Amino acid sequence: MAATVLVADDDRLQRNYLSAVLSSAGFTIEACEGGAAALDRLTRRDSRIDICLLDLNMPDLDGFGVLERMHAAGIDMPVIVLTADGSVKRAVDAMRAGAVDFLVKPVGPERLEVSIRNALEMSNLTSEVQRLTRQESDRLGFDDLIAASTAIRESIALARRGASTDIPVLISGESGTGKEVFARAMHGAGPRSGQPFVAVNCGALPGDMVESILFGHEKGAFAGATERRPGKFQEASGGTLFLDEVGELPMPAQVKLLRAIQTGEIDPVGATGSFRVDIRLISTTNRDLRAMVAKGTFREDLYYRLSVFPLTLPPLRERRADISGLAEMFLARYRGAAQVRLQGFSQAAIEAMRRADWPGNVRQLENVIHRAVVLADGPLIRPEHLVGLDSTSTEVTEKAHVNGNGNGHRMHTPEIGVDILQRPDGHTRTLAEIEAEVIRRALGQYRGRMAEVARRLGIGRSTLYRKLDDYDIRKPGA
Ligand SMILES: Nc1ncnc2c1ncn2[C@@H]1O[C@H](COP(=O)(O)OP(=O)(O)OP(=O)(O)O)[C@@H](O)[C@H]1O
Repeated sequence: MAATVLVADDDRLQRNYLSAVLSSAGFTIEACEGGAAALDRLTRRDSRIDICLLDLNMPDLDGFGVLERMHAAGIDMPVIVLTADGSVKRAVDAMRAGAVDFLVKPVGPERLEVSIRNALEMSNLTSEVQRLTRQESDRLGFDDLIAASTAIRESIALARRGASTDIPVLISGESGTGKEVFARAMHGAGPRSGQPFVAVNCGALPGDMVESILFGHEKGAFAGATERRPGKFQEASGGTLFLDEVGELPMPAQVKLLRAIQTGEIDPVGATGSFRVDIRLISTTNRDLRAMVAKGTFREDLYYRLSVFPLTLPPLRERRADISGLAEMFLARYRGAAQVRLQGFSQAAIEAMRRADWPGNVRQLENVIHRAVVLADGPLIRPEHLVGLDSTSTEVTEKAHVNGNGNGHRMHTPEIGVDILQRPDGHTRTLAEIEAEVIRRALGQYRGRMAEVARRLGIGRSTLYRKLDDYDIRKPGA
């Protein structure tokens, strides 16, 4: 998706020049004649501006004034300033006021494009780091979610209302729709923000350990209980207990969970008394819990206790407007420092993603982008790098493939039919197997040119040779 640049300059010729250069570099441009108009544009609720190019000398409100007011209004966006005066003092002042770069007019097209791309890159990485940091400190909020579609915005509006209380929430939705990230955002937006968010995957609890994991145990309570252990309820005290896939809980644990919710107390295995716990409960399910209640495999009373505030997340195919934003976010997450040359997606790739059905929802999109980052061999992710989309999108892939270079020749692509992340039996490959496979492909792709292979893999040549030995990969020509 093309980034949108706001160009603010009172000089019409400059505005036209900057707009022309940036449009031909693939950006979307919005231009305005002065500082006040720029500020007005930036503070509009529907603002889609990604970066601002600001002239420092404007008669109504100068660049410093705009930067100051942006700061006061909490608008956090990369700003590059332009000035005819190249004094060091002015540059320092601009950076102090919050600009990320300083350009002296007349500025050449290349310098301009590189400056904008670097600033966007930094900003993407910074927001991804901030998002992950908030997630780590249990403060992830709704503003960290990608929400372009009406469907997801409605879910967020509902979730915000539920976030401010301790009401038990049940989030339903297909696998990978974002149930956990919603639960984290509800926790982060509520009064328990910053307190523990303790996740329990109910589908992965070993049958005989469910109770001790949830409620804890005393020393000697059973063979192997060599010391006293607090359970997840106690760990979550003061915060939120997140019961993922709650429909998978076995019946005996359902009974104990119900009791804990009803009384606000837990009985650790082997303990003589009960403990009071103060937790908020958020549960998720991708199964039809009502149908399970009807079949007698899930307790009805527990179902009503858990689902006081029900929330259903729509599948990705019903909110396609979110796809490109999510794809950009995952690109920033997985690109890393070694892939800074990877700039974005080709138009055909975006179309392929928009058409796909995404049965695995956002998680599938995340995996597809992760692989594409490994497979991409140029500045853009193209349809042929999007391994694992359904048939509708493959049609787009084929068309784009043949038309891509305009002369009908097939471009070189890695062997995309083989999923390098999975063995033929469907199990995940080990990291060593994946690394060896990536090296083999790079050797083929760069025809054994070791310096190029090492550079593309982001490692030194001696490391590459060591890995060839470790994985017993034959050097080309050896
Ligand atoms: N709206 C969103 N904005 C940003 N990231 C999202 C959004 N929705 C989902 N994600 C990301 O997609 C991935 C899958 O989401 P999540 O784990 O929350 O899904 P889930 O429904 O809990 O999956 P499962 O059913 O498999 O447990 C995660 O990396 C999550 O951060």
